[in-house]
Amino acid sequence: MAPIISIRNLTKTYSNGFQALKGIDLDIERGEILALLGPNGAGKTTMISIVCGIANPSGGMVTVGGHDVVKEFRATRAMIGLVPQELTTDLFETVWNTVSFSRGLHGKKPDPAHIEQVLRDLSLWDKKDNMLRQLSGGMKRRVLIAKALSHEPEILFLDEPTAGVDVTLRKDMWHVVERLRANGTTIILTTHYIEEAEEIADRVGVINGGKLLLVEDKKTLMTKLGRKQLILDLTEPLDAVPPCLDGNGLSLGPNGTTLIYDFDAEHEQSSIAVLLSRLSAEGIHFKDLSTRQSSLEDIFVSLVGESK
Ligand SMILES: Nc1ncnc2c1ncn2[C@@H]1O[C@H](COP(=O)(O)OP(=O)(O)OP(=O)(O)O)[C@@H](O)[C@H]1O
Repeated sequence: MAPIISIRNLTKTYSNGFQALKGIDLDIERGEILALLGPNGAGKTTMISIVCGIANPSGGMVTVGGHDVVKEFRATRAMIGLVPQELTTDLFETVWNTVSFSRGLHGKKPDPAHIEQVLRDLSLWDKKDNMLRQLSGGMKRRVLIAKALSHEPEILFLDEPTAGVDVTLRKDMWHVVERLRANGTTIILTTHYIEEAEEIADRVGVINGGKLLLVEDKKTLMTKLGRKQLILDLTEPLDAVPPCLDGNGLSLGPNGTTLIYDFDAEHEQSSIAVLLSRLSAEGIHFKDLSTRQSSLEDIFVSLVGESK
């Protein structure tokens, strides 16, 4: 099936001459959850703004559902719901009116049943008559999502949906995202929380300095780039890694009481068996062993570090 969003050689240079995007190529499949990770100023919001038709590209092409985001702005905008970082609507308006009004802005006929469903899904139903200023920060964030869903978009962009919210609310948001995915909505989220990408994304894209460093299936990424460590608690401390074992990803922990073996996750079985038999042949014994897998965070930090 054709991708729902197709981005080709996208560039953006702001009027002050700053090049925020330097040739992005990306296809987003229908129904997937893509997490875009990147440090502050990487270009995530710029890219989203162009796809959503809020900012103009300087070069390249973006299509949404086969329509050009510049030439066919109305068609593409109707397919997209955008959850911005901050609420900018009138705080004296009620939740119900705010969300209903958003639907109208997208040129859709009123549909109270749909608005009710959205508010119920986001646990906002009992707040429908409250003014926005009477809501907690977390509730306001839910209103942002409700507004973005008011016109039944096929694609939802979430720009740092959980920045600054507590753990409970973050988990609630993840559930909302899961429900939307089950309905076939395509979801693109930007986040600084790697835990968030690890938890809910199907694919992860890493942006830095206006370039897409990689985009990969999350599981593949973790296997390909993920490192594992085997940590052995030695019965007798060592002064140094025995020369015959040197250069094989082995290092000593503090005080020489642990032997640490770095290995790649794809070849773990064979290499651990070899190591353990060599240790035994060398008369090196251990009383305990544990493993540690590098997280998406480790992978992200090393990728962004390398690209500098
Ligand atoms: N209107 C503008 N004029 C000039 N430069 C801009 C403008 N908007 C953004 N930039 C610059 O473009 C770069 C990318 O910004 P962008 O907001 O896309 O990053 P981001 O990845 O979303 O960052 P954050 O995680 O901090 O939201 C930054 O260096 C920013 O300062």
